[in-house]
Amino acid sequence: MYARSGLLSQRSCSSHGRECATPVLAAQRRNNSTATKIAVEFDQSTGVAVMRLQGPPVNSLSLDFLTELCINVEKLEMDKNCRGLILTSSQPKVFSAGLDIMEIYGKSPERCGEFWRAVQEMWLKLYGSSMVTIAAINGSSPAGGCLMSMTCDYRIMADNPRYSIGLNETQLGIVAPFW
Ligand SMILES: CC/C=C\CC(=O)SCCNC(=O)CCNC(=O)[C@H](O)C(C)(C)COP(=O)(O)OP(=O)(O)OC[C@H]1O[C@@H](n2cnc3c(N)ncnc32)[C@H](O)[C@@H]1OP(=O)(O)O
Repeated sequence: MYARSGLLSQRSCSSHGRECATPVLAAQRRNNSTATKIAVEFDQSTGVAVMRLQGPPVNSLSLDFLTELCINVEKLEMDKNCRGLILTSSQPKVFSAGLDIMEIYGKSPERCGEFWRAVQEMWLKLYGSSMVTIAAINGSSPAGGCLMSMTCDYRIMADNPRYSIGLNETQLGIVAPFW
């Protein structure tokens, strides 16, 4: 959700605290959460917006997450007063865990296609943005998280040896499809 000023959305974790039978079920329930995953704070006086990723537990990039992110970038892009965008995380210790594995696990080719298009749209939107984009990487940022930060103009990462970043997806047997 995006508006011109103020912290626009507060999230609540819908899945934590519930009994979940299996990790897959837990992840699916998390993924179906309708809570807002992106919060945008726009400071009119500086022309800089801060976009906080708040998809618990690790800001994995689901279709919903990517769609919401793209809509918010698009809205800021259309606001001529917005010149800069800082992308950061509200989750402790993690910037983004990369693509949500559950989006490509056991899904139909059509659904996978839709998902990969959303991935592509995300990085094209950030890479092609006319705003100055900065990733403030305040936690680990593997694979798709690294990709997302690489498409920003600048990256600043918290100096903590526990935080890792890099393109590890081939170790999982994931190869990006042809665009
Ligand atoms: C062009 C192609 C580009 C990209 C391809 C990809 O992005 S593939 C995805 C690659 N991602 C990874 O390999 C990340 C794996 N995750 C981690 O390394 C750690 O989870 C992380 C991010 C360092 C956080 O560690 P932490 O100890 O804080 O959390 P934990 O590992 O216990 O994870 C908490 C729950 O989140 C689930 N989870 C983690 N990553 C993902 C993911 N990518 N997709 C979906 N779910 C993810 C994890 O299973 C835990 O779930 P739970 O039900 O609580 O057990």
